[in-house]
Formats: sequence, C-alpha cells, structure tokens
Amino acid sequence: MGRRQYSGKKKKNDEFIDWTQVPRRNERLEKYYKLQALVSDDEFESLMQKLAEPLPTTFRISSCNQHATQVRDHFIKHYYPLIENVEVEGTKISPPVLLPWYPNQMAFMLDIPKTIIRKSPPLKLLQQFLVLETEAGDISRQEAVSMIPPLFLHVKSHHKVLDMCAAPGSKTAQLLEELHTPADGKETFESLLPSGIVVANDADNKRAHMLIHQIKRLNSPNVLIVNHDASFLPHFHVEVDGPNGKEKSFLKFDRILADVPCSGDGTFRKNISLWSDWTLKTALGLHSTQIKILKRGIDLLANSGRLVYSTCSMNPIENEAVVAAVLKASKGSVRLIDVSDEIPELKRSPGVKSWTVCDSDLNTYSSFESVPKDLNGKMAKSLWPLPEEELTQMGIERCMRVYPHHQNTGGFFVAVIEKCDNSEVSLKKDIPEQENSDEAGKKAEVEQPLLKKQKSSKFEKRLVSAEHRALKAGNKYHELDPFVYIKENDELLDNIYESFKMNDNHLKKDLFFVRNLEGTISRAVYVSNSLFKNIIESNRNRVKFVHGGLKIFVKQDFGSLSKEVAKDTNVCVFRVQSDGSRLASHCISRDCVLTTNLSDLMIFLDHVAVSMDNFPEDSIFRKHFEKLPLGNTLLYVDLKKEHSFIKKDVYIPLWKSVRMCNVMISNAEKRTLKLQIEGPRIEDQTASTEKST
Ligand SMILES: C[S@@+](CC[C@H](N)C(=O)[O-])C[C@H]1O[C@@H](n2cnc3c(N)ncnc32)[C@H](O)[C@@H]1O
Repeated sequence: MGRRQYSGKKKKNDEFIDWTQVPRRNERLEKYYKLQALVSDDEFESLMQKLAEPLPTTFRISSCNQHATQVRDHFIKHYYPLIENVEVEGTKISPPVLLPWYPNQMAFMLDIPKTIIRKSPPLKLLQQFLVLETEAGDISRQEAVSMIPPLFLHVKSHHKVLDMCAAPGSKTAQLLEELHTPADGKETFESLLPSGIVVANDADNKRAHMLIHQIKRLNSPNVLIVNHDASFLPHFHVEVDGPNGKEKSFLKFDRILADVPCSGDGTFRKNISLWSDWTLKTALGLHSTQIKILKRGIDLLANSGRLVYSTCSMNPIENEAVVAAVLKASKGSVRLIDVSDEIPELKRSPGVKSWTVCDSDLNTYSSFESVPKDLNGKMAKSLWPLPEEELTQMGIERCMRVYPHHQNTGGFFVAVIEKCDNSEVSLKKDIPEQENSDEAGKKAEVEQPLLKKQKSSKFEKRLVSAEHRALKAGNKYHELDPFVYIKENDELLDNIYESFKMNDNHLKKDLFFVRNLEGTISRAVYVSNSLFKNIIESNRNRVKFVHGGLKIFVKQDFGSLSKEVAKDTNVCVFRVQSDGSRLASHCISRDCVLTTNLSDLMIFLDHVAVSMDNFPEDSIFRKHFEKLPLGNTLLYVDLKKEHSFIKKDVYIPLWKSVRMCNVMISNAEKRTLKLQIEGPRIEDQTASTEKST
C-alpha cells in the first residue's frame, strides 16, 4: 500500500525505532502463507528469504521524451564506470543492471544500500543524477513490480484512461508518458497535446494532492486529477455529436487501472514496519472494497476496453477471490485475457485455484457455511474459492503472480480483463457490506445514488435525474478553484495570441482556461485538449476536480520593465511558463524564438540576470540583444549540435526588461540542464565532501 518506511531511525508512536534492527520474521505471516501452499516448500524458503532482504533501487526512463535513449545511453556510458570502481568498506558495489523484461531496455536496477550511497562521492553523483533527472521528468524512480500493470494496458495517444486508485502516482505517470509517446519517436504538436486523456482518482484528499507533484514534472495538458471513492466513482458525462445535434452521453474508458488498496504484504522489503504490524485482518477487511472497486471499473469500461486489476499483495483473498467474484457476477460480460505472450521475459506464476480461508486469528474454515455465527457478516462468501471447474472455465490461471524470489523484486498480482459487451455487472447479495477498514474509503465523498441510477433502463432519464441532483446540490466542491474556460474575444487572450503571432487554427482559443469563478485572466492561463474541456464542462458539481491541464502562460512581474514602459511599447505582460515551453514552441511564431548556442546558454545558466555586458563581443546573443523586443521571447538551443553530454533541443522562456534579461526557469531546472550538458563531475563531489567533513 502507500505506506513507506525507510531503513534508519524513524518515529513510530512517538518513539524512535531503528528499522535496521527490526527482526525480519513474522510467525503468523509464515503460518498463513504455509497454509496457502501457493508455492513448493523449497520455493517458500527462497520467497521468505528474499522478502527479508532490502529492496534494490529501480528506475525507468520516461518514454515520451525524444531524448529518452540519450538519457539511457548517457547513464550507461558515464555512470556505470563510476559505480563499477567503487569499493565501500572492502566490498565491491554491484554494477547496475537493465531489467530484462522492461520494453526497449529502459529500466534499471541498482542493488546498493542507501547507507552506502551516502558514504561514497561517486555514488553521491549517482544520487544527484537520480534526483535531478526525476525532477526533470526524464526518469521515474519506481519499484520494479509497480511498472508491470501499466505495461499490460498498452496505452495509445487517443485512449481515454482511468487510474482508479492513483496516489502517489508512479503508475499514473507511466500511463501518461505512454499517452504522449510519439509513434515514431519524434515529438510533434500532436504528441504533446494528444486527443486522449488520463483521469487519475484517489479517495484520499491529501493523497490526491500528492499526485499533483508526481505528474507536474511531465508537463502534460492531458491529465485530470479527481477525488472520489472509486467504488462509487460517478459516471462522467460528455457531450457528443448525435443525429439531432449535440447530445449527452456517458464517457466509457478504453483503459482502466484498478491498483486497489491492499494489505501490501508484497512490500515487506521496503515497508519494514509490516514485519511487526502484519495481521490478516487488513486483507479480510479490504476484500469487499476491492470487489466494489473492480466492479465499478468494469461499469466504466468501454466495449473491448482493457482493465488491469492489481495489488501489491500475495494473498489470494485480495486477488483471485476478488477477480473470481466479479467475473462470476459479470455473467460473461468480461473475460480474463491470456497475456502469456506479452512481456515474456517477466518471470511469473499462474493464478491459483485453491486457498485456505482463515479468520483474523488464523482459524481455518473449509466453507462459508462452517463459519460460526459470531463471525457471520464479517466473512463474505466470496472469500472461498469457487469450485475448481468454475475457476478453470474462467481461466483464473491467466492471472499473474510475481514473487520476490522470481527476479529480486517485491510481490505483486496482476489480472488483465477485457469487456466483451455493455451489460452491467450486478453483484450478488452474498457479498455482504463489510466494515471498510480502509480509512481513505471511509472519508471519501460517495456518489451512491448515482450507482443505483445505473440500474435504470432509460438512459436519458438517468442523465436528467443526475443533472437535477447536481443542480440542487449547488457548487459542492467550492473549496477547490473551479476550472473555467476563457470566453471568446477575451481581450487579454487576444493580446497573447497577437503578441506570439499564434494561429487559432493550430491551437484553438477555446481550449484555454483559468482557475477562478469569473473566467477572467489574472495570473495564469492553462491549456487542455477538447475532451478534457468536454469532461469539465459536462460534470460541474458532479465530479470533484482537483487539478489538471498545463500552465502555459503566466503574468510576468515587472522589474526594470515598468508598467508604464510596457504600456507605452505595447508589450504583452504574459510570458510562456517553462512547463508549457515545449508545447508553446509548436504554436508560437518563429519570430518569437531566438536561436542561440551553448556558450550563450551557459552564461544564462550561471547568472540570475544578465545584461549585454555579460556576453562576449562576438556572441550570438549580444548581436541580437538590441533588436530583441521587450518582454517574452523563447530561447532555443540545439544541444544536438553542441558539445553536450545529452543531445536534445532546449526551449527556455526569456524575459527582457529595459536593462536586463532573465531566463525564466527555476534554479533546480538550471542545475539539471547543467548536469545534462556537463555530465557528472567527480571533483565537485570530492570537493564538497571534503568541505563538509
Ligand atoms: C496501492 S495504492 C495505489 C498506488 C498507485 N497506483 C501508484 O502506483 O502510485 C492505493 C491507493 O488507493 C487509495 N484508496 C483507498 N481506498 C480507495 C477507494 N475506495 N477509492 C479510491 N482510492 C482509494 C489510497 O489512498 C491509495 O492511495
């Protein structure tokens, strides 16, 4: 689950616990899993042994950047040798390895304990690479098994994708990168603003906000974060073209990820506190929530759409039992897909057909009927395996179990489901409402009436009644800034378009929005695609939108370019925001782009603000400085033609005031760019370590 405990001293119940000293044994866990007989006795020993070892660091290269292979090759060429030669306290460090199953050799595993990284200057350089490149959106640090579920969704740029339980968002980022990955590797306007969307949901408000940071680094206009209990996630309305003009419809998703809350017993290697905290109660409590979330996912899935159900638990009652219960209730409207030919290098075991059901004290019960009265209602019938023939018919062995000893990872479960037709799943009454042990689920605002609404046969009637309720409810989500699209002929937007000589045919003016009720431009202007807009405008008061779109223009504070000068010279007071500079580069006129070279760029990166005197007589920038208009220009440098470690092209917003010029990027962005240009410099690290000691 979402909890994370690092090795070292951390506070628990107001006391400091040294997690390195926590015994990596839990007798109840061993007893429970021995009872399950999921693997042979020998394998069980290897599994438990691996579970007690620290988890290696893994990361993957973001597929959507056109310099993705550059980053990978750069890492191999310049960081492998650094690591290869490191010895800490007489022990040689294991070199990084590529994850053999991850497509296009784009993911790495580093088996280096964190305590060792801190002790060695070359390894600190590695850490610097990981931190800065993560912030830049070039790589994502993600547990290896967590990379698996999105791979089975095969997201394309036009897909409508839903991530039902998304926080903290490493899989959302992966899905979003897929949406933006150009088919031929070349970035285009369409790859930066594709027609699809990723809707990322989490029931926990704080965790939904955590998603913002995770996805912001990817600079995508195509992601929308919402905050609902996934079991009652409202149907999203959309306006579509019908025979008699515009009509309302329900949005169905082409791809859904249901990475549900679980007991997390596949994460012992990183959640050290689980060794003392694990009980079966969590899994028993989550079983019915998991069923409800999966059922809701299937309701929202398009015909022929794919849904991946996943958990970081090895427990059959959170896995096969959930999948089997929903498949049975679906009466053939969905099926488990055989994905044995997909990602063939990934070692995995098939889904199981038998398991032993226990109560939280690990008493075993052969059947639902044998449960004593006092436990009735606490233990759902769906916890028990269905008859073997039924499970065989469902193809339950098509589910995938990844165990820690398979390839030195955490434990994980994945089932890939396809919708065969549009019939809706009706849950059997024998799945009782259980106490939901998940705090997030409890806190979530639920849309239960909407779920009942699904069962009515008259589609139009259902929509009208939902709208009626929404109207009556007023602005339910007033605590969040609304998303309001800028009206036609807005003077400030017209001014931005004129100033950057933008063409309405290319990027439509009606795709820009602001985050205030009045819909007027004050500080920031965001952009989205038309599907995003359709969802926002068709679901006001129905869906709790938290964040989304891409900030592309911002109002510039004045320095030496005073308001008066701006007014006299008719300077547009808005500039491109660095997050949106790549998309802007495809939309604004080339007249507003200044092409320069690496030596000029380095001067900008080394200064907070520059004047003409900072540049040598013969520099490109100095030649253009006088002619450069006041206000915003986009600086362009093609690092592919320069002496730079990473070869990519760079667009940076530049603001010219009366005397000075500034590049409008953060210090962290400057540091990352310098690292990409100059590569790792061991002497810097040695110097800084010496200074600190
Ligand atoms: C296993 S974690 C998801 C991890 C995430 N997919 C990732 O890869 O980063 C489960 C998430 O589900 C959320 N959650 C718990 N109950 C939920 C519910 N009923 N509806 C939606 N989200 C829920 C939790 O807040 C938690 O963030």
